[in-house]
Amino acid sequence: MAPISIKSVLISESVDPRCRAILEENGIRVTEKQNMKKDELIAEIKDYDGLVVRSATKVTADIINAADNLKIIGRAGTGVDNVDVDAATKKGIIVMNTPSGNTISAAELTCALLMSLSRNVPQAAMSMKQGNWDRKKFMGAELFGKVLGIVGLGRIGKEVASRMQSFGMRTIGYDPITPPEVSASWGVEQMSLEQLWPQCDYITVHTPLMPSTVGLLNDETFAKCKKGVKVVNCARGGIIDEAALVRALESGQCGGAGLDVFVEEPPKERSLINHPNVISCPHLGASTKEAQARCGEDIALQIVDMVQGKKLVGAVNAQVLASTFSQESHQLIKLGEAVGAVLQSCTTSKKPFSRVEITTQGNTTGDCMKSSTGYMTSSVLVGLLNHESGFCPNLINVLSLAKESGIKVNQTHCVSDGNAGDVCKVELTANSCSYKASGSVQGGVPVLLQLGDSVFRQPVSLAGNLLFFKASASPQKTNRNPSYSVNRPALKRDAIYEGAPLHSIKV
Ligand SMILES: NC(=O)C1=CN([C@@H]2O[C@H](COP(=O)(O)OP(=O)(O)OC[C@H]3O[C@@H](n4cnc5c(N)ncnc54)[C@H](O)[C@@H]3O)[C@@H](O)[C@H]2O)C=CC1
Ligand SMILES: O=C(O)C(=O)COP(=O)(O)O
Repeated sequence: MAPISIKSVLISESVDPRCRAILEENGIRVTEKQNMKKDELIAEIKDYDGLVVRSATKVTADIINAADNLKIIGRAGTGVDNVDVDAATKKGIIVMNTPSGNTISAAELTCALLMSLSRNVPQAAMSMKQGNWDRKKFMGAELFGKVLGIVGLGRIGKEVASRMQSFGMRTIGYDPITPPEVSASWGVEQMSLEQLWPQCDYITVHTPLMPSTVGLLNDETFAKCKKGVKVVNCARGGIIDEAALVRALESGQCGGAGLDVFVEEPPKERSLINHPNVISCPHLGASTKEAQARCGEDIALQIVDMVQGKKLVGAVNAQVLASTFSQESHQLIKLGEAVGAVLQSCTTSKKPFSRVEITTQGNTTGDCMKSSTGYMTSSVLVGLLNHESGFCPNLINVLSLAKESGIKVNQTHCVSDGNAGDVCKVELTANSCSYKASGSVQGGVPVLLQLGDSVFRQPVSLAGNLLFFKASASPQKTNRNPSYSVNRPALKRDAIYEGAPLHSIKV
């Protein structure tokens, strides 16, 4: 992949100063503007190649669509639910986070809330400030021997488990991805949610916010829990349904809640926060010097590494780019785009093609072509869709653009026979006609090996201006289908072909 050029970055929230310093040391102009209203951000964002946020900036589709130059949205933290990742992907913008920078801090706050819930520390502290000395009211219960249910056994869930085990808690959990034997190795027995709810004295949630996790704890699931269960949400507002939580607190089904996050932040609706059995924080999970230093530094270094073409870390919507940082991959991407452009120029139909098959072929000794199949597919599509009006395809958005246009994409890899070497073959269907081409990289240069039925004796270098001829074979070559000839406008065209130039392209 050609390095992505980022010359200017807007930081729209309070991010550790190391972030700015690192970006500036690497020649990136940085502007910091906090508390911008949506309209201000829409007006401002046009001028920047990059945007760095935490959780308060809602990077909605309107903002993304107004961001004509934006190439990256960097999240100095974990959750990207404040970014419309689909809209960013469609626009070809990378979304990147720093997934482990604040893990320990979020886990520690979760533990602090669990401990506070068991011993009423915040309520007792408040009572002391009011001049009271109430030892009876704040009778607590030990954590030792109690059951903690952890829903979401990723980075934070794991850290919470090990810390609470040291208090003598039994840790059980559920996660659809983390294998039970993995969580068992750090002391968490996995089970279904149906089995988990009735066993827990405490439940803590550590999942991302997504449709499948909205309202994980709701009226129905609270009813399945032990009476008086205490719950903690240090992940995202809405994973525990707020209205259901108020009802469970009122009925005593829930004995207390520790909340760091809310559906609306700051919350206008205060009934939950004001409930005597609720302790809450204003989204402080990542608010430690250490976590902020890590996240600020990580996001800046990740952006710089990407700009310098070294590596791509933390991208949540552009996995295809991760393996495009070698010289070899740059050439293969150029090849894919060029083969796509050549084929696109051969289709006469105004309507985009309906189906494309990309086959990478490599010899058995190296699996370079095999690992390139993903980005080769995307780069061929970029070449094919580049000239379609309304499309600005790149490796990030091209698969979703193709899908939206109803183009069926098939990618396969096969082992080449004999000395065929590394080849990329493309076949597309447009208006029921089939068009095919194949190419490879020879001596560092992308070349065309075949176009239609014409196999070139001399591979055609895919660089600069190419002139295409579609012509009947010369009289000496009998009964051949019309085939293609390619030549450079500056050169005398291939003598074996007759006919007017079909078109020219620049690759
Ligand atoms: N309060 C705060 O300031 C902070 C909050 N967070 C939030 O904490 C959450 C977790 O962060 P990490 O542990 O770093 O993420 P992670 O990606 O390491 O772990 C999330 C886990 O949730 C699991 N999961 C997904 N759907 C699930 C479902 N339906 N039921 C059970 N598990 C499910 C995933 O398989 C994954 O293992 C995120 O929402 C993040 O935004 C993170 C940092 C600070
Ligand atoms: O990283 C996360 O997911 C968090 O929730 C932390 O948010 P913040 O960076 O403190 O606004």
